Amino acid sequence: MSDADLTVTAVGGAADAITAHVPQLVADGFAGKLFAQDATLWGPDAESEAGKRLSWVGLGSSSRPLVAEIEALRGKFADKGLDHVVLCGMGGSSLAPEVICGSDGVPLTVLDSSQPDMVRAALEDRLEQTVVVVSSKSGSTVETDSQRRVYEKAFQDAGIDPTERIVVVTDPGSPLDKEARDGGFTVFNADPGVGGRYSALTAFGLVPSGLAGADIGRLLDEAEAVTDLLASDDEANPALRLGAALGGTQPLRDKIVLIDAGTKALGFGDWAEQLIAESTGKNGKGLLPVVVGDSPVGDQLTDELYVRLVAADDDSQPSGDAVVDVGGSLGGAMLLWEAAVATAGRLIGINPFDQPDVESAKAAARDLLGAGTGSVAAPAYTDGAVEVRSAGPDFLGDAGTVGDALRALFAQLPDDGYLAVMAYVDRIADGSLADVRIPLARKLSRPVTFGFGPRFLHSTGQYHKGGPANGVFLQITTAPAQDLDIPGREFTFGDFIDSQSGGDAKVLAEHGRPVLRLNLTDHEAGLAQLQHAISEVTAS
Ligand SMILES: O=P(O)(O)OC[C@H]1O[C@](O)(CO)[C@@H](O)[C@@H]1O
Repeated sequence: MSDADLTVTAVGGAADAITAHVPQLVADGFAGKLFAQDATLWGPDAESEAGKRLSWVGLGSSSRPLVAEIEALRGKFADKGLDHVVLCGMGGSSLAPEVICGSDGVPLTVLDSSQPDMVRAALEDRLEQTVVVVSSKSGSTVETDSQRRVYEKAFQDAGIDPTERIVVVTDPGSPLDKEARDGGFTVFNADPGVGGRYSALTAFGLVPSGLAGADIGRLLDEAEAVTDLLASDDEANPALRLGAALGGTQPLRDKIVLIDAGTKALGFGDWAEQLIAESTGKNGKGLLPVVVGDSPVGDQLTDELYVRLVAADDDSQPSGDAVVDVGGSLGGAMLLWEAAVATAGRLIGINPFDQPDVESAKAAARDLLGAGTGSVAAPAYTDGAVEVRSAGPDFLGDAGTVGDALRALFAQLPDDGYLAVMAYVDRIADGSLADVRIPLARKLSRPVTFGFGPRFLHSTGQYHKGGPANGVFLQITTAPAQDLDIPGREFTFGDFIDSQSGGDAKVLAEHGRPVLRLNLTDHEAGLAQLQHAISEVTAS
């Protein structure tokens, strides 16, 4: 497939949506205006934010000068034998490099967590050969700041000058920009006219990927090759077609987007999940992305970047009534999806460039941190190695076991609802926990999403609180094997992740949503007990 060969094929309701909406989008000159960075396309309320967030349309060419700079730095590191690249960053600052490196088969360690065991495992892995990229657009994300602090200290303790090993990517003028420059670190400034989840082709996507060895020049070639096509006011424009399918398939509320994570582009599902969920999930509207991985959908894959828009019944048995296949190069597909989500935003009637409900969970986490660890309420009861708590409507009734609690939560699931499993565990060591998604979806005959905390807070977290109020929420938290101090802070990583899960539960409860909080007091025993309870509940 050549670089410009983007394909969007659709059947069923998705094809109907394309027929219904694309002619009007063409008549409105939407694509041309989008690529001319017209901030008025999403209405007056969105105009100010959109005015600062549209430079991504031209990155295929405007990011070009970065390539040589990044490759020269990679060469410098290679001469010193530094061949292990760690990326510290959250959401839009880490999901794109993960897919760029994943699809190029290039190793990159992505540290997008505050879970103490996961942070410690990264720190203990090949420090002598390690280069750390600290990426934060705002320069104030607490996870990323904490990761930077702990790496800086680890290098110092090992007698290594941190300024020789830490590279910073941030917006010009951010608090991190100033501090890093004052401290003598290498800094790449990203294009400030691009929001986090649209930043794949800025320094946020390119610096860590290029340092790790991915072919970032080719990625930009791929994006540049499709730019004119995506900017064309033509009914064949794949961005208008995909955007119409996403934002116009009716009835929208009953639709979910299944994204396959088993394509050649490893990690693509998680990247697209953030783009869709954080962009569309607001004002009680939006599309629920479900990354299905190795499901029956995945069995049909070639190397296409695949999405299926389905009626939201049992997501493990998709009905196929509205299917969209999207094919093309990774760089081309990234630009295509960004333009398509911006198009869908116009059809749904939301601002695709803000994330108003992410901040509420951050603020609640800050309050809990300020209140100290003693602010966690006593459990409703303890069953073996699992403490059981609830938030929101009182739904536990006379439950006395983990299985009872799960059944009580599932009884809260509305007919049109979904279950979100949110696991604040080490997503590398406990990655297989995500396998609970499929039996739960089969049992409940409703969509089930699975996210590792705090990573999902920067992705589906926006949809959970800002999208349709029909989710029920299962939080899994754990006692770490060993907590970890954050240099210069009064709280530990353990305190921080507890405040993040507690803050999110509080805000979900304030939205009237039921939250079951299961805390594993002994990690291994609690995990085994939880998995056993889930198999029992889903089997019966
Ligand atoms: O790059 P930053 O500013 O650290 O933000 C990381 C992520 O946090 C959010 O701003 C909010 O969750 C995302 O949109 C963003 O990708």
